[in-house]
Amino acid sequence: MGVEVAVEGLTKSFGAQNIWRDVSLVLPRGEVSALLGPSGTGKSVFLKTIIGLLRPERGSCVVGGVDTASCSEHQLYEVRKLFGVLFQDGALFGSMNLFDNVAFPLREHTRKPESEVRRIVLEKMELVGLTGAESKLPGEISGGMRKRAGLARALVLDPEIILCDEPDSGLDPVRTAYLSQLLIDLNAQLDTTILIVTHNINLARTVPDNIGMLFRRELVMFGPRELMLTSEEPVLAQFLNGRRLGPIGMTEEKDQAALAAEQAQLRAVTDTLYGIAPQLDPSPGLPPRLAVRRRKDRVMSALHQFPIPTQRSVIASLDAADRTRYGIGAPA
Ligand SMILES: Nc1ncnc2c1ncn2[C@@H]1O[C@H](COP(=O)(O)OP(=O)(O)OP(=O)(O)O)[C@@H](O)[C@H]1O
Repeated sequence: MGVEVAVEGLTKSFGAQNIWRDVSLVLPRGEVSALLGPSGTGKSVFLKTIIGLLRPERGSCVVGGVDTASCSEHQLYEVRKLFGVLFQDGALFGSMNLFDNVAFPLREHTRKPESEVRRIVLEKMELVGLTGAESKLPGEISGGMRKRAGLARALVLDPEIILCDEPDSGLDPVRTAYLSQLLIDLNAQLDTTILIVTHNINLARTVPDNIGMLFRRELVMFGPRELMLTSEEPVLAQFLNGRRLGPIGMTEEKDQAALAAEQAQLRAVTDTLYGIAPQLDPSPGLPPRLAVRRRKDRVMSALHQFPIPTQRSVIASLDAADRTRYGIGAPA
């Protein structure tokens, strides 16, 4: 059963450089969330702040009753055991084979006998589809396999929360699709809270239950996928649709004149991606994701607060059983 992460008013700077300010969001337990944002907006800094590797100037991040923004080093050591982290490059030790890489946290943090270490490592490697590759060195395998090995290592201490920093970086579209499916399958099997940092539009549209967006030192929005995928918020709409038109520029921020000219053009653009894309289901044979029902109940109880087009899209996406459950009549 995953654990909730409650972030409130978080602000982080390095010297005079403010990275982001006043970030508040809740990663609901057992749900998959994604944090999007252009390069350099501080997504990796955000992950590191959640686990207390970096300390913010203001705000709190409560995980299992502990505030990782202000707790003691000892408390931090304990609360970090709740986390499994997949770093951007997999962060594997080049001189160790995959078995030893995956076993590393178990040998470092537990006193399990080697037979138990072996059992757990083989189980996690099977979970990520790496059975048979135990003796390979990181330099001998593909980028996709390295990511999966990093994921297996993130799983060995049975984390309640998995943080994935750009799990798709350097992967081709097919491997990214496999990885997206793997994250959904892991969530179905483990009911773990997952936060994914990504630039990948496809992954963002089909994997997470909740989506957040960092831009210009602020969290633009964070909410359930139905709300975010139908949002007219310009930054979010530009990013999720991969458009050049919008506030996000090639370098940093566009000037106002360029922005106004593009907004005029934008009205003429037909947006084929707009709307609630179907979310990935677990692979056949796996249990359903427990988070789906919990989240749908939450979305339906907050439905009246959403913009009308979002409400319509949500209702249109309900099946007959959902309509009965939430007391909504058959479609006209
Ligand atoms: N330890 C540090 N000391 C000083 N500045 C840092 C440190 N870590 C990150 N930064 C700065 O914080 C900013 C945000 O970096 P971060 O890596 O979090 O961005 P990002 O959104 O993850 O980018 P990308 O998508 O390209 O990986 C950058 O300007 C970076 O130089």
